[in-house]
Amino acid sequence: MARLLSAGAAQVRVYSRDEAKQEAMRLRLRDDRLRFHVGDVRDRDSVVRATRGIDFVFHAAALKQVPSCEFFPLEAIRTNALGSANVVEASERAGVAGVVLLSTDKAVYPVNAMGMTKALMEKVAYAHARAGGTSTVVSCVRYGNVMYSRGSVLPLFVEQVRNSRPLTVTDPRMTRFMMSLGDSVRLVEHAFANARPGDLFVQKANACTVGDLATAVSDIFDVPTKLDLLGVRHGEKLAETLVSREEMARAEDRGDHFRIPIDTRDLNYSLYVDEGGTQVDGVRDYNSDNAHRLGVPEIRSLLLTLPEIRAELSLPARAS
Ligand SMILES: O=c1ccn([C@@H]2O[C@H](COP(=O)(O)OP(=O)(O)O[C@H]3O[C@H](CO)[C@@H](O)[C@H](O)[C@H]3O)[C@@H](O)[C@H]2O)c(=O)[nH]1
Repeated sequence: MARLLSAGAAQVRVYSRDEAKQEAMRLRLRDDRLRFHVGDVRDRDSVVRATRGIDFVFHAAALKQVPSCEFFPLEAIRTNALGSANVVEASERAGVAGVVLLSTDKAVYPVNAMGMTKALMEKVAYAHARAGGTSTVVSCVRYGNVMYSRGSVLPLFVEQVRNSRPLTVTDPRMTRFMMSLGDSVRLVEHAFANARPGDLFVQKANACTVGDLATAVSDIFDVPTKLDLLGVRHGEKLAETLVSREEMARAEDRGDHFRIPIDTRDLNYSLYVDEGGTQVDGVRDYNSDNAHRLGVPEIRSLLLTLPEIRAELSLPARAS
């Protein structure tokens, strides 16, 4: 947010359900160009009002906790799928130039309701892009776990170490992509500047096992690693996939990310049968088991770059 304001945005509108968080942000940033709208993406009229006169929309509103979406899948459908459709439609109606929707690796070969509804959100975006007839460019960005994000495992491990408790590990072999908040923000900025309708941008990332992550956290706080093994939670996978085989077959490798252009085939069945789809034989998906695997020393170094960890260890902040 601070970055957008310092880049000279005339106005930044925050649309969310949580008035307390909005107030905290207002007090922290104190900038007249920041405007707050309380609302829920499920409420179409309210989204329409919030998008009027806006140039760019970044859509991150979601139910994103895997276990809660497993127990309340219909709520996930309402927010993640139908709410996203409201955002795209309202943006098109308001003549917004670009909409970027935030997706997750859990949307690829999904096994849980959170991932399934995020996959549907992506499909809604691609269907709008394919339909055309609008000047609004709709695109998606997809990435793995953002380190130290709210409610994620890293702040939990730090709190457990701080309180001399064993680290609760689901399955030490489980792998996850690890990326920084900075990388995720840069990908969104890239999408706003470069997307063509229906593009999907996927951030490349290193991966690690949860067991090594727990060891690295214990190491940097200089305590022996003590684990409390919980077992795999509802709806969890041992590894995540950022790009499916089918997408890999048409992905463009852009160095630090992949661009996956929209599949433009239409519903003309004979055309589909005659020409067939893209060959996926011999193409591998991009997942947290075959991505570069960080070892404990590398994870330790990475953790020491995180502002939250530096603050916990009373280390000086790094220049950004
Ligand atoms: O007490 C715990 C909690 C979690 N884990 C493991 O740590 C890893 C990361 O867990 P967590 O930080 O809860 O993230 P995910 O469940 O992987 O999901 C997060 O990362 C996704 C991207 O993959 C986002 O889309 C989700 O919104 C976000 O919650 C997983 O392997 C968990 O099994 C533990 O070992 N112990």
